[in-house]
Amino acid sequence: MIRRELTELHQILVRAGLVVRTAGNVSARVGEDHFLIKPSGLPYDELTPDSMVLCDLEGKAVDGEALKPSSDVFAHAYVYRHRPDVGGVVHTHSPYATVWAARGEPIPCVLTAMADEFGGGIPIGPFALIGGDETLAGHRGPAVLMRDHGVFTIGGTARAAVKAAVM
Ligand SMILES: O=C(CO)[C@@H](O)[C@@H](O)COP(=O)(O)O
Repeated sequence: MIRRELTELHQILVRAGLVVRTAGNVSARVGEDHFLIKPSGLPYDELTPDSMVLCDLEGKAVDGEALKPSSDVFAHAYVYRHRPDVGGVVHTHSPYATVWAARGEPIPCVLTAMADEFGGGIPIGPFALIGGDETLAGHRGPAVLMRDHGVFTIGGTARAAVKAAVM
């Protein structure tokens, strides 16, 4: 069930114009010690429930997984280790939000929809190389910009995190 839902959630990012080719990814917590995430390098139109990769909270694929987890797996794992309340993490290259990330500026809360969804503006964290997690440290809101890169959102479920990414 969760594999199917995670596959469908990835298609929502495509329909919303937030990702292209293989960029971006969605993950969902599974039990206390694992999460499922998009495989690395697989285009969205080739994603299937079975292609989702089961990982431990260090971001390591469990034995027997055929595909490599997304290159952002360590950022997702960081969130799941530090935020037991989080059930889903999303990373996108939203064209609009990524402009702010490229400018190194937070997105001010200038729309009621932002106040509703995010409770305020969207902060920006430092650039982190793949595997780094500095950007996400210390943020409590549902969304954060990674400078010069893109967007990360979180939610109690993967569906909630995707909603934050779309909003
Ligand atoms: O933004 C990045 C890398 O900078 C990733 O989201 C993107 O390349 C997707 O990589 P994966 O195919 O998930 O390994």
